[in-house]
Amino acid sequence: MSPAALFDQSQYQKGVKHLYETGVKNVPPKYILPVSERPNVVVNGIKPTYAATTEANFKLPVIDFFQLLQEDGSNRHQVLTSLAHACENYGFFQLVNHGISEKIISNMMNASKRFFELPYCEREKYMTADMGAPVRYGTSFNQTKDGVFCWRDFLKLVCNPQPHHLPHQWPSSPVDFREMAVTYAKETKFIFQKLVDAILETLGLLQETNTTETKEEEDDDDDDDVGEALKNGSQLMVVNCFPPCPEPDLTLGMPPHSDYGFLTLVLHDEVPGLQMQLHGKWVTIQPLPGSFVVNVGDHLEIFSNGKYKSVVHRVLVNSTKSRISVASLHSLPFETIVRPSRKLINDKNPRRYKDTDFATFLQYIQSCDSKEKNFLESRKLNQR
Ligand SMILES: O=C(O)CCC(=O)C(=O)O
Ligand SMILES: [Fe+2]
Repeated sequence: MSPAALFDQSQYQKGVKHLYETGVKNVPPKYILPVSERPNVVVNGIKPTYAATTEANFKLPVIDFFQLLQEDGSNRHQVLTSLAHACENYGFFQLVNHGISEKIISNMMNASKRFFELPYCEREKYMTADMGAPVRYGTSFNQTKDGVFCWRDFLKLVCNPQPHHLPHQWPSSPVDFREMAVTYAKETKFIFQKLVDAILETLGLLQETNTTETKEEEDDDDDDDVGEALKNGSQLMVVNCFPPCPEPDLTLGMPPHSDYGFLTLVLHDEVPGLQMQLHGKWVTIQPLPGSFVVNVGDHLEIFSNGKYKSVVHRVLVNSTKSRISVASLHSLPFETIVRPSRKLINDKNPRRYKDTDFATFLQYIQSCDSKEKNFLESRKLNQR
Protein backbone atom coordinates (compact mmCIF):
# COMPACT_ATOMS: atom_id res chain seq x y z
CA MET A 1 0.00 0.00 0.00
CA SER A 2 1.33 3.45 -0.87
CA PRO A 3 2.06 5.92 1.96
CA ALA A 4 -0.76 8.11 0.59
CA ALA A 5 -3.27 5.27 0.89
CA LEU A 6 -2.12 4.54 4.43
CA PHE A 7 -2.56 8.16 5.35
CA ASP A 8 -6.05 8.17 3.90
CA GLN A 9 -7.07 5.05 5.82
CA SER A 10 -5.95 6.51 9.13
CA GLN A 11 -7.93 9.68 8.43
CA TYR A 12 -11.10 7.62 8.00
CA GLN A 13 -10.45 5.81 11.25
CA LYS A 14 -10.60 9.13 13.06
CA GLY A 15 -14.21 9.51 12.09
CA VAL A 16 -16.41 12.04 10.32
CA LYS A 17 -16.31 14.79 12.95
CA HIS A 18 -12.57 14.93 12.41
CA LEU A 19 -13.01 14.79 8.64
CA TYR A 20 -15.55 17.62 8.72
CA GLU A 21 -13.17 19.72 10.82
CA THR A 22 -10.44 19.29 8.20
CA GLY A 23 -12.81 21.15 5.85
CA VAL A 24 -13.39 18.44 3.22
CA LYS A 25 -15.26 19.78 0.20
CA ASN A 26 -16.14 16.38 -1.23
CA VAL A 27 -17.16 13.09 0.26
CA PRO A 28 -14.06 10.83 0.16
CA PRO A 29 -14.48 7.56 -1.81
CA LYS A 30 -14.60 5.52 1.41
CA TYR A 31 -18.07 6.98 2.14
CA ILE A 32 -19.57 6.87 -1.35
CA LEU A 33 -22.37 4.32 -1.57
CA PRO A 34 -23.03 2.30 -4.72
CA VAL A 35 -25.58 4.22 -6.81
CA SER A 36 -28.43 1.84 -5.93
CA GLU A 37 -27.92 2.40 -2.19
CA ARG A 38 -27.81 6.18 -2.23
CA PRO A 39 -30.57 8.08 -0.45
CA ASN A 40 -32.07 9.75 -3.51
CA VAL A 41 -31.68 6.91 -5.93
CA VAL A 42 -34.00 7.20 -8.91
CA VAL A 43 -35.90 4.03 -9.89
CA ASN A 44 -38.07 4.23 -13.01
CA GLY A 45 -37.92 8.00 -12.90
CA ILE A 46 -39.12 8.10 -9.27
CA LYS A 47 -37.05 9.04 -6.25
CA PRO A 48 -38.18 6.59 -3.54
CA THR A 49 -37.09 8.92 -0.74
CA TYR A 50 -39.60 11.51 -1.71
CA ALA A 51 -41.97 9.31 -3.68
CA ALA A 52 -44.32 8.73 -0.79
CA THR A 53 -47.06 11.21 -1.50
CA THR A 54 -48.08 10.88 2.09
CA GLU A 55 -44.68 11.92 3.33
CA ALA A 56 -45.47 15.58 3.86
CA ASN A 57 -48.43 14.59 5.98
CA PHE A 58 -46.88 11.52 7.50
CA LYS A 59 -47.36 11.41 11.24
CA LEU A 60 -46.27 8.62 13.47
CA PRO A 61 -48.77 7.37 16.04
CA VAL A 62 -48.39 9.40 19.22
CA ILE A 63 -48.61 7.60 22.55
CA ASP A 64 -49.32 9.52 25.73
CA PHE A 65 -47.20 7.95 28.46
CA PHE A 66 -48.98 9.74 31.30
CA GLN A 67 -52.34 8.35 30.23
CA LEU A 68 -50.84 4.90 29.93
CA LEU A 69 -49.92 5.04 33.61
CA GLN A 70 -53.41 5.97 34.79
CA GLU A 71 -54.65 2.59 35.98
CA ASP A 72 -58.27 3.69 35.99
CA GLY A 73 -57.92 6.42 33.41
CA SER A 74 -60.74 6.63 30.91
CA ASN A 75 -58.33 7.00 27.99
CA ARG A 76 -56.00 4.20 28.99
CA HIS A 77 -57.78 1.53 27.00
CA GLN A 78 -57.65 3.72 23.91
CA VAL A 79 -53.95 4.41 24.41
CA LEU A 80 -53.26 0.67 24.71
CA THR A 81 -55.15 0.10 21.47
CA SER A 82 -53.07 2.80 19.73
CA LEU A 83 -49.89 1.29 21.15
CA ALA A 84 -50.76 -2.17 19.78
CA HIS A 85 -51.69 -0.64 16.42
CA ALA A 86 -48.40 1.30 16.25
CA CYS A 87 -46.26 -1.75 17.11
CA GLU A 88 -48.12 -3.90 14.60
CA ASN A 89 -48.35 -1.54 11.67
CA TYR A 90 -45.44 0.89 12.00
CA GLY A 91 -42.95 -0.64 14.45
CA PHE A 92 -42.47 2.96 15.59
CA PHE A 93 -44.28 5.57 17.68
CA GLN A 94 -43.65 8.91 19.29
CA LEU A 95 -43.92 9.02 23.07
CA VAL A 96 -45.17 12.23 24.66
CA ASN A 97 -45.83 13.23 28.27
CA HIS A 98 -43.06 10.87 29.34
CA GLY A 99 -42.36 12.76 32.53
CA ILE A 100 -38.58 13.09 32.15
CA SER A 101 -37.83 16.70 32.97
CA GLU A 102 -36.69 19.09 30.24
CA LYS A 103 -33.60 19.74 32.32
CA ILE A 104 -32.50 16.08 32.28
CA ILE A 105 -33.13 15.88 28.54
CA SER A 106 -31.28 19.08 27.70
CA ASN A 107 -28.42 18.16 30.05
CA MET A 108 -27.99 14.86 28.20
CA MET A 109 -28.12 16.51 24.78
CA ASN A 110 -25.69 19.26 25.80
CA ALA A 111 -23.23 16.90 27.44
CA SER A 112 -23.34 14.72 24.30
CA LYS A 113 -22.70 17.72 22.04
CA ARG A 114 -19.81 18.81 24.22
CA PHE A 115 -18.32 15.31 24.17
CA PHE A 116 -18.14 15.40 20.37
CA GLU A 117 -16.68 18.90 20.50
CA LEU A 118 -13.71 17.68 22.54
CA PRO A 119 -10.40 17.53 20.70
CA TYR A 120 -9.97 14.26 18.84
CA CYS A 121 -7.19 13.15 21.23
CA GLU A 122 -9.71 13.18 24.11
CA ARG A 123 -12.39 11.21 22.24
CA GLU A 124 -9.81 8.77 20.92
CA LYS A 125 -9.14 7.50 24.47
CA TYR A 126 -12.37 5.53 24.23
CA MET A 127 -11.75 4.02 20.82
CA THR A 128 -11.59 0.22 20.92
CA ALA A 129 -12.33 -2.69 18.60
CA ASP A 130 -13.76 -4.61 21.57
CA MET A 131 -17.51 -4.75 20.97
CA GLY A 132 -18.10 -5.73 24.60
CA ALA A 133 -16.22 -2.79 26.15
CA PRO A 134 -18.27 -0.74 28.67
CA VAL A 135 -17.50 2.36 26.63
CA ARG A 136 -16.66 2.44 22.95
CA TYR A 137 -16.05 5.42 20.73
CA GLY A 138 -15.95 4.85 17.00
CA THR A 139 -17.15 5.70 13.54
CA SER A 140 -19.41 4.08 10.93
CA PHE A 141 -20.86 0.74 12.23
CA ASN A 142 -17.88 -1.53 12.43
CA GLN A 143 -14.82 0.39 11.36
CA THR A 144 -12.63 -2.68 11.09
CA LYS A 145 -15.05 -4.41 8.69
CA ASP A 146 -17.20 -1.91 6.81
CA GLY A 147 -16.35 -1.62 3.13
CA VAL A 148 -18.16 1.69 2.76
CA PHE A 149 -18.24 3.88 5.85
CA CYS A 150 -21.32 5.78 6.97
CA TRP A 151 -21.26 9.44 8.00
CA ARG A 152 -21.59 8.92 11.72
CA ASP A 153 -19.43 8.86 14.83
CA PHE A 154 -20.73 7.23 18.00
CA LEU A 155 -20.16 6.75 21.67
CA LYS A 156 -21.59 3.51 23.07
CA LEU A 157 -22.16 3.17 26.78
CA VAL A 158 -23.12 -0.10 28.42
CA CYS A 159 -25.53 0.81 31.23
CA ASN A 160 -26.58 -2.67 32.35
CA PRO A 161 -25.41 -5.20 33.53
CA GLN A 162 -23.26 -3.96 36.42
CA PRO A 163 -24.73 -0.49 36.70
CA HIS A 164 -22.67 0.29 39.81
CA HIS A 165 -19.29 -0.22 38.23
CA LEU A 166 -19.62 0.67 34.59
CA PRO A 167 -20.29 4.40 34.71
CA HIS A 168 -16.88 4.91 36.34
CA GLN A 169 -15.35 3.91 33.05
CA TRP A 170 -17.54 6.28 31.04
CA PRO A 171 -15.90 9.48 29.75
CA SER A 172 -14.64 11.76 32.51
CA SER A 173 -14.63 14.67 30.11
CA PRO A 174 -16.73 16.83 29.81
CA VAL A 175 -16.67 16.78 33.61
CA ASP A 176 -20.43 16.55 33.99
CA PHE A 177 -20.91 13.92 31.26
CA ARG A 178 -21.07 10.88 33.54
CA GLU A 179 -23.55 12.41 35.92
CA MET A 180 -25.84 13.54 33.08
CA ALA A 181 -25.63 10.18 31.30
CA VAL A 182 -26.23 8.11 34.46
CA THR A 183 -29.31 10.18 35.33
CA TYR A 184 -30.65 10.02 31.81
CA ALA A 185 -30.04 6.24 31.57
CA LYS A 186 -32.00 5.62 34.78
CA GLU A 187 -34.94 7.72 33.59
CA THR A 188 -35.16 5.96 30.24
CA LYS A 189 -34.96 2.59 31.98
CA PHE A 190 -38.03 3.53 34.02
CA ILE A 191 -39.95 4.48 30.87
CA PHE A 192 -38.89 1.24 29.22
CA GLN A 193 -40.10 -0.82 32.19
CA LYS A 194 -43.53 0.79 32.07
CA LEU A 195 -43.72 0.38 28.30
CA VAL A 196 -42.89 -3.33 28.69
CA ASP A 197 -45.87 -3.79 31.01
CA ALA A 198 -48.12 -2.00 28.55
CA ILE A 199 -46.81 -4.00 25.59
CA LEU A 200 -47.22 -7.31 27.42
CA GLU A 201 -50.73 -6.25 28.27
CA THR A 202 -51.52 -5.53 24.61
CA LEU A 203 -50.22 -9.02 23.77
CA GLY A 204 -52.43 -10.53 26.47
CA LEU A 205 -49.37 -11.68 28.42
CA LEU A 206 -49.36 -9.62 31.57
CA GLN A 207 -48.50 -11.88 34.51
CA GLU A 208 -51.26 -12.34 37.02
CA THR A 209 -50.66 -14.00 40.37
CA ASN A 210 -52.46 -17.29 40.06
CA THR A 211 -52.18 -19.54 43.07
CA THR A 212 -54.11 -22.38 41.48
CA GLU A 213 -51.72 -22.92 38.61
CA THR A 214 -50.72 -26.47 37.75
CA LYS A 215 -47.07 -27.45 37.32
CA GLU A 216 -47.57 -27.59 33.57
CA GLU A 217 -48.99 -24.08 33.48
CA GLU A 218 -46.09 -22.82 35.55
CA ASP A 219 -43.63 -24.30 33.07
CA ASP A 220 -45.58 -22.66 30.32
CA ASP A 221 -45.20 -19.35 32.08
CA ASP A 222 -41.43 -19.64 32.28
CA ASP A 223 -40.88 -18.26 28.85
CA ASP A 224 -43.47 -15.57 29.33
CA ASP A 225 -41.96 -14.20 32.49
CA VAL A 226 -39.98 -11.86 30.33
CA GLY A 227 -41.50 -8.85 32.10
CA GLU A 228 -39.29 -9.44 35.13
CA ALA A 229 -36.28 -10.45 33.06
CA LEU A 230 -36.57 -7.32 30.94
CA LYS A 231 -36.71 -5.12 34.00
CA ASN A 232 -33.26 -6.32 35.03
CA GLY A 233 -32.13 -6.68 31.46
CA SER A 234 -29.49 -5.12 29.30
CA GLN A 235 -29.34 -1.45 28.44
CA LEU A 236 -26.99 0.15 25.96
CA MET A 237 -26.88 3.85 25.15
CA VAL A 238 -25.55 5.02 21.82
CA VAL A 239 -24.84 8.70 21.30
CA ASN A 240 -24.73 9.35 17.56
CA CYS A 241 -23.11 12.39 15.97
CA PHE A 242 -23.82 13.23 12.31
CA PRO A 243 -21.73 16.26 11.28
CA PRO A 244 -22.68 18.25 8.16
CA CYS A 245 -21.72 16.39 5.01
CA PRO A 246 -20.54 18.19 1.85
CA GLU A 247 -22.37 15.77 -0.48
CA PRO A 248 -25.27 14.24 1.47
CA ASP A 249 -26.73 12.50 -1.59
CA LEU A 250 -23.74 10.17 -1.85
CA THR A 251 -23.78 8.69 1.61
CA LEU A 252 -25.90 7.96 4.69
CA GLY A 253 -25.60 8.77 8.39
CA MET A 254 -26.74 5.23 9.10
CA PRO A 255 -27.53 2.64 6.46
CA PRO A 256 -30.79 0.66 6.57
CA HIS A 257 -30.84 -1.48 9.72
CA SER A 258 -33.16 -2.77 12.40
CA ASP A 259 -32.32 -2.61 16.10
CA TYR A 260 -31.53 -5.93 17.75
CA GLY A 261 -33.06 -5.38 21.21
CA PHE A 262 -36.61 -5.32 22.54
CA LEU A 263 -37.31 -1.59 22.36
CA THR A 264 -35.19 1.45 21.47
CA LEU A 265 -35.94 4.91 22.84
CA VAL A 266 -34.43 7.63 20.68
CA LEU A 267 -33.93 11.19 21.72
CA HIS A 268 -32.91 13.53 18.95
CA ASP A 269 -32.51 17.21 18.32
CA GLU A 270 -34.63 19.36 16.00
CA VAL A 271 -32.73 18.36 12.84
CA PRO A 272 -34.68 15.78 10.77
CA GLY A 273 -32.77 12.78 9.43
CA LEU A 274 -34.37 9.59 10.67
CA GLN A 275 -36.38 7.69 8.07
CA MET A 276 -38.34 4.47 8.37
CA GLN A 277 -39.73 2.06 5.83
CA LEU A 278 -43.47 2.30 5.29
CA HIS A 279 -45.18 0.32 2.56
CA GLY A 280 -41.88 -0.08 0.73
CA LYS A 281 -41.02 3.64 0.83
CA TRP A 282 -38.82 5.78 3.00
CA VAL A 283 -40.64 8.33 5.13
CA THR A 284 -39.04 10.96 7.30
CA ILE A 285 -39.91 11.02 10.98
CA GLN A 286 -40.41 14.67 11.84
CA PRO A 287 -38.93 15.61 15.20
CA LEU A 288 -41.67 16.29 17.74
CA PRO A 289 -40.20 18.53 20.44
CA GLY A 290 -40.16 16.97 23.89
CA SER A 291 -40.93 13.47 22.62
CA PHE A 292 -39.07 10.20 22.19
CA VAL A 293 -39.14 8.11 19.06
CA VAL A 294 -39.64 4.52 20.20
CA ASN A 295 -39.13 1.55 17.94
CA VAL A 296 -39.70 -2.18 18.16
CA GLY A 297 -36.47 -4.20 17.99
CA ASP A 298 -35.74 -7.69 16.64
CA HIS A 299 -36.19 -9.32 20.06
CA LEU A 300 -39.74 -8.01 20.42
CA GLU A 301 -40.59 -9.10 16.89
CA ILE A 302 -39.31 -12.60 17.74
CA PHE A 303 -40.97 -12.67 21.17
CA SER A 304 -44.33 -11.58 19.71
CA ASN A 305 -43.92 -14.27 17.03
CA GLY A 306 -44.01 -11.62 14.32
CA LYS A 307 -47.05 -9.66 15.53
CA TYR A 308 -45.00 -6.56 16.35
CA LYS A 309 -42.58 -5.43 13.67
CA SER A 310 -38.92 -4.49 13.92
CA VAL A 311 -38.86 -2.02 11.05
CA VAL A 312 -35.84 -1.06 8.96
CA HIS A 313 -34.76 2.54 9.34
CA ARG A 314 -31.84 4.74 8.27
CA VAL A 315 -30.45 8.21 8.85
CA LEU A 316 -29.91 10.89 6.21
CA VAL A 317 -27.29 13.60 6.59
CA ASN A 318 -27.41 17.16 5.29
CA SER A 319 -24.89 19.76 4.20
CA THR A 320 -25.52 22.44 6.81
CA LYS A 321 -26.56 21.09 10.16
CA SER A 322 -24.94 18.78 12.64
CA ARG A 323 -27.34 16.29 14.23
CA ILE A 324 -27.13 14.44 17.54
CA SER A 325 -29.26 11.51 18.69
CA VAL A 326 -29.17 9.36 21.80
CA ALA A 327 -30.53 5.85 21.34
CA SER A 328 -31.24 3.79 24.43
CA LEU A 329 -31.50 0.10 23.55
CA HIS A 330 -33.18 -2.20 26.03
CA SER A 331 -33.50 -5.95 26.06
CA LEU A 332 -33.26 -9.14 28.09
CA PRO A 333 -30.12 -10.00 30.07
CA PHE A 334 -27.26 -10.96 27.71
CA GLU A 335 -27.34 -14.66 28.56
CA THR A 336 -31.11 -15.07 28.02
CA ILE A 337 -32.49 -16.91 25.03
CA VAL A 338 -35.11 -14.96 23.09
CA ARG A 339 -37.90 -17.04 21.59
CA PRO A 340 -41.52 -16.57 20.56
CA SER A 341 -43.83 -16.59 23.56
CA ARG A 342 -45.51 -19.98 23.77
CA LYS A 343 -48.83 -18.29 24.43
CA LEU A 344 -48.66 -16.63 21.03
CA ILE A 345 -48.06 -19.86 19.16
CA ASN A 346 -50.93 -22.07 18.06
CA ASP A 347 -52.07 -24.12 15.09
CA LYS A 348 -53.20 -21.06 13.19
CA ASN A 349 -50.10 -19.09 14.09
CA PRO A 350 -47.14 -21.48 14.22
CA ARG A 351 -43.74 -20.57 15.59
CA ARG A 352 -42.01 -18.29 13.13
CA TYR A 353 -38.55 -17.76 14.65
CA LYS A 354 -35.67 -19.81 15.97
CA ASP A 355 -34.30 -19.33 19.46
CA THR A 356 -31.73 -16.58 19.50
CA ASP A 357 -29.23 -15.07 21.90
CA PHE A 358 -26.82 -12.20 22.15
CA ALA A 359 -23.76 -14.34 21.50
CA THR A 360 -25.17 -15.36 18.09
CA PHE A 361 -26.03 -11.77 17.32
CA LEU A 362 -22.57 -10.49 18.28
CA GLN A 363 -20.91 -13.18 16.21
CA TYR A 364 -23.11 -12.19 13.30
CA ILE A 365 -22.35 -8.47 13.39
CA GLN A 366 -18.66 -9.00 14.01
CA SER A 367 -18.34 -11.32 11.07
CA CYS A 368 -20.04 -9.32 8.35
CA ASP A 369 -20.24 -5.94 6.79
CA SER A 370 -23.92 -5.94 6.04
CA LYS A 371 -26.32 -3.99 8.24
CA GLU A 372 -29.48 -4.92 6.46
CA LYS A 373 -32.19 -6.83 8.24
CA ASN A 374 -30.34 -10.08 7.66
CA PHE A 375 -29.91 -10.98 11.31
CA LEU A 376 -33.64 -11.10 11.87
CA GLU A 377 -34.09 -12.81 8.52
CA SER A 378 -31.56 -15.43 9.60
CA ARG A 379 -33.70 -16.20 12.69
CA LYS A 380 -36.86 -16.86 10.67
CA LEU A 381 -38.13 -20.40 10.33
CA ASN A 382 -39.18 -21.43 6.86
CA GLN A 383 -42.94 -21.16 6.60
CA ARG A 384 -44.76 -23.66 4.51
O1 LIG B 1 -30.37 9.00 14.83
C1 LIG B 1 -31.49 8.48 14.88
O2 LIG B 1 -32.52 9.15 14.88
C2 LIG B 1 -31.65 6.98 14.95
C3 LIG B 1 -30.41 6.25 15.37
C4 LIG B 1 -30.54 4.77 15.22
O3 LIG B 1 -31.28 4.27 14.42
C5 LIG B 1 -29.74 3.87 16.07
O4 LIG B 1 -28.88 4.36 16.85
O5 LIG B 1 -29.92 2.64 15.97
FE1 LIG C 1 -31.54 2.14 14.83
